[in-house]
Order: sequence, then structure tokens, then C-alpha cells
Amino acid sequence: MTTPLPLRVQQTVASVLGRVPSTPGPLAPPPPGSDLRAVPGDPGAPFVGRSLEFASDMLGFARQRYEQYGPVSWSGAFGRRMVAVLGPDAIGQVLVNKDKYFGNADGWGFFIGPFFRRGVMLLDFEEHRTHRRILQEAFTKARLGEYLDVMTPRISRSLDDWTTGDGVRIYERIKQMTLDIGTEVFVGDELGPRADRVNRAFVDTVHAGVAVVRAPVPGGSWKRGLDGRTVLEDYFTAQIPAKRAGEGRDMFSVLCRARSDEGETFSDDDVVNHMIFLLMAAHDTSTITLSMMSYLLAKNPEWQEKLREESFALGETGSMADLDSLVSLDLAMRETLRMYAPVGQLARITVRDADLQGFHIPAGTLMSLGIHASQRMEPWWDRPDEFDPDRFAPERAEDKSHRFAWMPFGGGVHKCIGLHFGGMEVKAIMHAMLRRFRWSVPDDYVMPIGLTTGPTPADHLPLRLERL
Ligand code: HEM
Repeated sequence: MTTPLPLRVQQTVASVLGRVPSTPGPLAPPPPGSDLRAVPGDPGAPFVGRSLEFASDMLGFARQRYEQYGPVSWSGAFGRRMVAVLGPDAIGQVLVNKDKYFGNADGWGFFIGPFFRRGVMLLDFEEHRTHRRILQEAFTKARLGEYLDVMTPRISRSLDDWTTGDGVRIYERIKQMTLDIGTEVFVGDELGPRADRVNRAFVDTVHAGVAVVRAPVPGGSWKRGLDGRTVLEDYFTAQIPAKRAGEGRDMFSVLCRARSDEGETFSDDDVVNHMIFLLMAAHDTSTITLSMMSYLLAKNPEWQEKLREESFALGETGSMADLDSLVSLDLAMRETLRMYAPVGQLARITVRDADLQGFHIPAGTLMSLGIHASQRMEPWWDRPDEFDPDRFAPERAEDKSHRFAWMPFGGGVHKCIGLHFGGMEVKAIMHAMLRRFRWSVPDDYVMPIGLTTGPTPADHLPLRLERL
């Protein structure tokens, strides 16, 4: 494995910071007379806390905290105290949010608010419900079929252009392809110089969310993200009158005309905010899933062959029903989403004092739900670090060990609205890749893991790619 230099530097700094003495203590004393317990934890190094240790080894760090402190613990991060929530019981309680203790707006807002403000994931309670109802109009089964009709020829054209050989960085190829799909299916625009400029602005906006220096320093990624947001706002705003008047079937046009059963519609600002958020929500997640699946199929060639046989037996296809009939592909996709949850952490904040599994969490506490690590935990999963798609087969059904054992799409009212779209896109692309290419990695290759919204290939996953 060749770990890229920035990741090596980060790992070295993180291991030094991890040795800084840090005294364990309570997050906050529980209210007198309550039978709640204080959340255990420790701050880590001054200001950065344990954020670098987390970023350089998400899984190892979460496992160590779980062993030391259990499912609910706190540590220092970004100059404040942040509560880590692990395991399906604790995460399930936050997602279901029966007592309305937990909010998204200032939780996610802390990380991505300046770039994705008022996206549906950053709205709470009644306002969220209203926006989600309207948004639902863009995700009906009939609409998905129409998106697939646009997507399928685009996938073929992209794959026809792929060059083959050694060291093909598949992450970059897939990222470009999902961006191109986003331009045509979501925005209804043609690929070209204007789309390139918008795509660059979009990539800057996404990267800014994980910036280390979280201030608009000239030349820094935070500033590039803010500038990117402005480009996107101008781009979408300028097109709204034509989209509202037209009959386009792209998602942008659909949102302009969407009307809930109660007759609610989106303002121009709403449409712009949702478009910018939707592009991000769809793009990074599908790219990570496809890249990680490519890696796992390279490491497990018997599964790659099995999927390929299934795809050849089905033939060239364009319908959702066809994609749904690819049973082994479905198992492999679920297993990929378990092993490498593309949204590895979910953010929340307590909007009032909360009781989480008997722990007292004061109002205004930032929380991070460890989806990626929790899907790699015993006893809910058998040998959780092994790629074993058959664990999802009906006769084993390990995902049924707990309602929140498998939660790559989250749960509760904010559960991913694009889960069927995402599954469709991943399957359509992987099906087409399997029919055109075979790929492999050297036996001793282990992919270094970096961090965007979730675990990503830090070296962009160099594969040996051959055309069939
Ligand atoms: C494999 C692909 C995907 C994964 C793993 C994924 C994962 C997630 C997760 C975990 C959440 C919950 C966030 C939270 O509770 O804080 C979420 C929300 C969301 N996702 Fe996805 N997503 C995927 C694809 C997509 C696609 C393709 C779209 C759009 C076309 C999309 C749109 C959204 C939206 C709008 C929300 C916010 C929903 C709300 O707050 O009501 N996602 N996604």
C-alpha cells in the first residue's frame, strides 16, 4: 500500500497528539435528583481535541473509544466538546428522535452550513416535514424511471471513453461520470465549458465542508467553497424562469413545478438551496459506493466473476425491474454500504437537555453518530471486517439482528430520500462496468482510507483495468 503523503503527515501528527496527556472527566453533571449518568470522556489535545486522530483512522478511533467508554462518550473537537454515539441502540434512539431532543439544522450546520444552508437535511421539525413533502414529488417511481432513461446512455458513453491498463485511478473516473450524470439528470444541462465551470464550483463547495482551516483565508478551501456556492446560486437562479415555464423532466425542472398533496410549492430560493444540496447528497455517496465496491470486487475476484455472469445473463438493460433482478449485485452493494458507509458520520445537536440511553446531554451539545464504525461491530455482525455479501441472504439475514444494525441511509424522518435513486444509479453503473471490464489489484494491495463525507480511497484506487 502507498499511503499518500498528506495522509501520512496527518497520521503522524495524530499519533503525536494522541499521546498528549488528557484527563478523563464528565461532560456535564446530571440534573440533581435525576437518575441520569454523566457522559464519560476526555478532551484530547488543546483546540484540535481528537479530531485529527478521528480523521486519520475513523474505524480504529471509534473502536478504541467504544472499548474505553461505551456507546456514548465525549471528546474535544474544533475547540468544543462533541459527543460520539456508537452502536445501533444509541444511534437508533437519536434517529427516531421520539422526544425531539435532537436537531439537524445547527448539527449539520456546524460542518456544512455555509455551503449547503437550507438544504432539506439542514431543516428541522415542522419546516422539514413541509419541504420533504414537496421534495417527495421528485422521487416517485415514475420519475426514477425517467431519470434512468437519461442515465443509461450517458453511462455507456462515459465507459466507452475509459482507457485501460495499469494504475487506472478508478475513483477519479467514477467521480467524473457521476458528475456528468448529475449535470444531465439533475440539472438538465449539456456537458461543455459551462458545465465544467459549474462542476468545479460544486467540487469546491463539497471539499470545503471538510476543510481543516475553517475560515475564509484567501487561497484556502473554505474560501473556495464560499465562492463556489455563489457561482452555483447564480447559475441556478438565472435558469429558474425558463425551468418553471418549460416541461423538462430533469430534477431541477421537477422541483420548480413540484406541488405537494396539500398544494405547497417551493420559492425560487428554496429550489436553489435544494438543488445545491441534492447534487452533493447524490454525488459523493454514489461515487464512494461505486469506488469501494470496485475495490472489494478486485480483492474478491470470485464475487466479481459471479456478478459478471449475472450481468451477462441479463444483457444490456435499461429498466428498473431488470436492475432489481440482479440478486448478487444487490447483496454485494448492501455489503459495500455496510463496510464503507458513504456518510460515515451523521451530525446532530441537542435542542434541549436530553436523556440518551440514560446519559445526560445538555442542550447545545454537538453530536456525531458513528454509522461507519457501528456497522463493523459484533455482536450485530459476524466477523464484521470480512467481505461476505451472503450475510444479507434471507437464510442468514444478519441485517435483521437489530432494526438499526444496517443504517447506511440513516433512519427516522431524515432517512435518505434518494435511497432508491442511489441504489439504481450504483447498480446501473456497476452492471455496465462488469459487462465491459475486468479489474484487479496486486495481492498485497490494501487501500489507504481517507475522509470526505465518509471513508474514501486516499490513493484514488489504482486498478489494473482490462476491456473484455
Ligand atoms: C449510496 C448512496 C447514498 C447514501 C449511502 C446516502 C446516505 C444518506 C444518509 C445516511 C442520510 C441521512 C442523513 C441524516 O440523517 O443526517 C441521507 C439523507 C439524504 N439523502 Fe442520501 N444517500 C445516498 C444517495 C442519495 C441520493 C442519490 C440522493 C438524491 C438524489 C440523496 C439525497 C438525500 C437527501 C435529500 C437527504 C436528506 C433527507 C432529509 O433530511 O429529509 N441521497 N442520505
